[in-house]
Amino acid sequence: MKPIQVGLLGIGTVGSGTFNVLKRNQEEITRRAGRSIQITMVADLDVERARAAVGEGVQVVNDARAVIANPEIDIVVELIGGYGIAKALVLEAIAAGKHVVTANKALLAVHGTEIFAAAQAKGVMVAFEAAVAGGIPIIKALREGLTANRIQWVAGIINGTTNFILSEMRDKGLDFEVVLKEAQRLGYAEADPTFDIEGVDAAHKATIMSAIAYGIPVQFDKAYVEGITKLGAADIKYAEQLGYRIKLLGITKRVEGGVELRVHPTLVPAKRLIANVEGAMNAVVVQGDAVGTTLYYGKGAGSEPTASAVIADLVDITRLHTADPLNRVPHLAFQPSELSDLPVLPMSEVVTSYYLRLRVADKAGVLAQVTGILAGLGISIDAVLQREADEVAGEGAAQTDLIILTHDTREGTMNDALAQMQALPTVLAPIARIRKEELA
Ligand SMILES: NC(=O)c1ccc[n+]([C@@H]2O[C@H](COP(=O)([O-])OP(=O)(O)OC[C@H]3O[C@@H](n4cnc5c(N)ncnc54)[C@H](O)[C@@H]3O)[C@@H](O)[C@H]2O)c1
Ligand SMILES: N[C@@H](CCO)C(=O)O
Ligand code: NA
Repeated sequence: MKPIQVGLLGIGTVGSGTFNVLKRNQEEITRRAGRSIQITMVADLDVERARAAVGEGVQVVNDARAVIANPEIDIVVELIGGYGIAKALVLEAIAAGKHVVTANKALLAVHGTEIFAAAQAKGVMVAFEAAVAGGIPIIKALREGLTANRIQWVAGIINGTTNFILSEMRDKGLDFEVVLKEAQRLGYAEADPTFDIEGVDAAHKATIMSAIAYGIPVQFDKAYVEGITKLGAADIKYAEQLGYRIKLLGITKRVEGGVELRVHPTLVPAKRLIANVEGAMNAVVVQGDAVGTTLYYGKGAGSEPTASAVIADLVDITRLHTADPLNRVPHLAFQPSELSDLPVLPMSEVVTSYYLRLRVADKAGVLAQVTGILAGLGISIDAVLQREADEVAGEGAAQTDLIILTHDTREGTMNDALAQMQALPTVLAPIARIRKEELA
């Protein structure tokens, strides 16, 4: 089947991430989508930079309208930002019968009603997973995964820049301005960073979530918006002493007689998971009447995390174009004809690190015997802890516990080592082995 052709409007932070990830993961994405997705045309005011970003084989222009006018383009991805030219371009793309993918929360929070109506009338999709909490699939969760629920409230850290600023100020005692500059350098901040620090960006996102949670139009003009610029360092400290953290939260709640929609610095009990979301990470808590509390966590900004959401939308739209309606949402995520024979490995081939506890005779040379076995099998030791004999309750001074943490080792090799160590006369009880994962 002919590839789905995509035109990018704007190839800055998110646009270049989208181009790179789509290229790098082309094969797997095609197996999921049922059709190859190719960026064949890019518009950016900075043509030289755009050309350098995409290399040969992609048409680069400085006029976004040339992309929209190209009859070969199936999907237009708007990654320019703002309510100005982006609005006109999105409406023109819709009018031209193109599906649209956008990361532009400002545009949707303010002009979403007009844009969605135009798309509905024209029979095209406007997809915007990247607009809220970047790479976290929160739009999908709210719109598809939680459809059984009466959503009661949604609260989230949905601006990476401000969370980064608050974390760095608290942890490193850095200056507000210094941290903001760093967030800009890392590509987290909006073109106008006052949108971040004054809470406007978070309010755009909260507005979109409130619409999806409660089935109401997007109404940014009704949102209460307060940023972090008036937050005192002393308050962060006092909050901490009282067992709280201060986070900039976007909150939307269903209450008697209406919906609350607000962004402001908020004290959150320090023991809550969301209170421990640091740096540019985002997290959204959704409370539904059936499911209870659910939490979604991940990177809410940055080039490739945001691209991850843009491309998920491209896949969704592409799947609509597959011949078989059943395969629009393939049972196993990949198209049935695209399942691979990648083997599930036997446990002996699995590689992890290990915690070992050996009850040993407390005498000279035991540690050397044990580490000698590990070294002989090429197992590298990360840490060793030998407990004082009198710490081993009730066993007297004749025995002690030897705790060993290893680096990554093949399970089969570890089994050999365990057998050899267990056979030592100085090892007095079955060895405890617990696998260890760093998970980051
Ligand atoms: N950066 C992030 O982490 C992030 C995360 C989520 C959503 N977003 C949103 O994604 C969008 C893009 O953000 P970004 O960070 O990639 O911005 P960016 O400033 O890095 O990129 C925007 C690009 O658009 C180009 N451009 C400007 N006007 C144009 C025009 N008229 N025609 C063609 N090109 C034009 C610019 O030259 C630039 O290359 C914004 O809506 C932003 O809010 C960004
Ligand atoms: N400026 C935004 C980008 C992601 O939408 C942030 O800092 O979270
Ligand atoms: Na998202």
